[in-house]
Order: sequence, then C-alpha cells, then structure tokens
Amino acid sequence: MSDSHFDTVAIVGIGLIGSSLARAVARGKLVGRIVIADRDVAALAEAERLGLGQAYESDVADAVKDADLVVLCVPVGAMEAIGKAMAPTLKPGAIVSDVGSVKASVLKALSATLPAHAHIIPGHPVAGTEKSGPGAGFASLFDGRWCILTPPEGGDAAAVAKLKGFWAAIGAEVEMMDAAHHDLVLAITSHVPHLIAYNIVGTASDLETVTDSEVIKYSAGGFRDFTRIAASDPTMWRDVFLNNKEAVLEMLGRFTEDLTALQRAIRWGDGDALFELFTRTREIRRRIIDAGQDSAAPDFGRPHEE
Ligand SMILES: NC(=O)C1=CN([C@@H]2O[C@H](COP(=O)(O)OP(=O)(O)OC[C@H]3O[C@@H](n4cnc5c(N)ncnc54)[C@H](O)[C@@H]3O)[C@@H](O)[C@H]2O)C=CC1
Ligand SMILES: O=C(O)C(=O)Cc1ccc(O)cc1
Repeated sequence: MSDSHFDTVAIVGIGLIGSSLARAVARGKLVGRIVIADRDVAALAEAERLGLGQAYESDVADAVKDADLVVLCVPVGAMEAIGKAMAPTLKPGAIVSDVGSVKASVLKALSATLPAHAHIIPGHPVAGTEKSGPGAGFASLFDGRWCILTPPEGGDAAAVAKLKGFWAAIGAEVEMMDAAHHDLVLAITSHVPHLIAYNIVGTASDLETVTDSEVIKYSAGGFRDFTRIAASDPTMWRDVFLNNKEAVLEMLGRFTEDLTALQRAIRWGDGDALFELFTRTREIRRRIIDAGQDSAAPDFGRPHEE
C-alpha cells in the first residue's frame, strides 16, 4: 500500500471540484472507498447516477465518521458550519483538507470548530472552469496543475506528507505556502481578474445607448473571454470576495491607481506611456507561454517544467 493511500475518503460538496476529485481518485484507484456528501439532494442523486462514489449522505456528520481523509469542496463561506457539523463524529487522527480558493479564513474556520485531534491541512488546486455541479467535473482537471497546501505552523509533518503524496498521485504538482501569502498571490492572479470580468460585463449590460443584443452580437474576443469568467458561480465568488477582503482591496487599490494613470495617458495623448506598458505586458504573456502555462483549456495554473 503506497504512502498516499487512504481507506475511506469523504468528499463534502460534489460540484465541479468535488466531482473532479472523485473521478481523479477513482481513475487512479487511490482510495478504498469514496463517501460523498452534499446538502443538495439533487446534486447527490446526480452523483449517484454518475457512480462517483460508494456511499451518498446528505448529513455531513454521517459522511465523515469512517473517513481517514475529509476534503471539503464547498464554497469557502460554508466551511465553518460544516466544521461544526462534522466535529462530533470525526475519527481521531483524520486529515481534514479543502479545495477553497481562499486559505487563511478556511484555516481559521476549521481550527475554531474541529477537535484538537484533527489534522487540518487546507489546500487549493489551482485549476477549474466557470462551470458548476457534479456533471461539470472531469478526471483530468488536476493533471499537471498546481495544488497549493497551506498547513498551519507546527502541523503534523507525516499528515502533510501523506496529503502531498495524495495530490501528487492524482497528478498535481504540490507546493507549500503560508495561508496569508497564498491569499495575496491569488488575489492578483485570480480574484481581482474575476472581479474585473464581473464588472466589465455588468458595465456593458447597464449601458443605455448600446443594447444587450448589440453587445452580444458584436462581442469581440476580449469581451467574450470576460463573459466566460463572468459566468462563474455567484455563490462561490461572493464567498471568495467576502473571505479575502484585505488582500483583494490592497490589489484593487493598486489596480485603480494604474488604471487612472492609463486614463491620464489617453486624455493627454501620451502614446509612449501606453506603448511602454503594452510592451511590458506582452513580455509577461511570452513568459507564461515559455513556462508552459498557456491555457489551451479554458483555465490557468499549469506548472512549468523544472
Ligand atoms: N470552480 C472552480 O474553478 C474552482 C473552485 N475552487 C473552490 O472549490 C470549492 C467548490 O467549488 P465548485 O466545485 O466550483 O462549486 P460547485 O457549486 O460546483 O459545488 C459546490 C457544492 O457544494 C455544495 N454545498 C454548498 N454548501 C454546502 C453545505 N453547507 N453542506 C454540504 N454541501 C454544500 C453545493 O450543494 C454544491 O453541490 C469552492 O470553495 C471554490 O472556491 C477551487 C478551484 C477552482
Ligand atoms: O475558469 C477559470 O478561468 C478559472 O480561473 C478557474 C479557477 C477558479 C478559481 C480558482 O480558485 C482556481 C481556478
């Protein structure tokens, strides 16, 4: 039996990420048994129809009682309530992890609610799409993608190594990071870009002088890319912004200053300033492609070859 093997894994939340995890784990025959939990009975029924696990529970306390590993695949705002609900039945020594897009608030919510015997190791596979639900997942989602683990200081080294082995066996590249640093990095690489997409699509749809049908009919490449991102799950992204408030506001402040500088350059006809920025940003794109992180698939976060 390999080091990364768990007898029973409970996946709580069987949406895009939970169902991709269930499929990837089954593909690699990485665990003995997968128990699936979701509070949405329709999602649970679809998971069962798709054969994603061996047991299906609407009660999280029942779902986790035999689990050696619990992975919470729910919006980050739901973590505290789930921690509370599963605390009484969690097996001593079980590893509790998650896939949430924000890490410091999840670490805090789980530390406040779970018993001291639990090994809490938050995680974030940096891979996804704008879709949701059990039908949207696929087994190869995490192949060659980064998975960032943010264990607390003084966390159990053997448990961390085991979870690292699990994600590596799934096919991800694993990186360790401090939770607060994770939240700062992801604020600029993922959270603010989503906010910009939501905002520009909202602005376009609020225009009085240009109709929604004209926006749809004449949408050029750039706007179309924004509409894909702006179709992402509202609950998930509401929770991301409410739970990574400080880092997002810090990055938005910088973004706004830079946008004002661009506004000024356009107003005063400063072509050199525009040209200099566009040359620099083209270079960033070139480096992403050189690092093998281009997105042929509509997501990001592909690790480069070392
Ligand atoms: N969508 C993406 O591209 C990515 C999402 N993530 C993170 O993964 C997590 C899950 O996201 P998705 O799979 O996209 O969402 P999803 O909307 O597809 O699935 C979430 C599932 O959680 C269930 N759920 C919500 N609250 C619950 C509760 N209290 N108890 C039990 N089940 C509950 C919902 O019924 C739903 O089935 C989020 O924290 C998100 O930040 C991480 C990487 C990528
Ligand atoms: O669909 C896209 O472009 C994404 O950006 C997917 C995504 C969303 C949230 C994450 O925490 C990680 C990846």
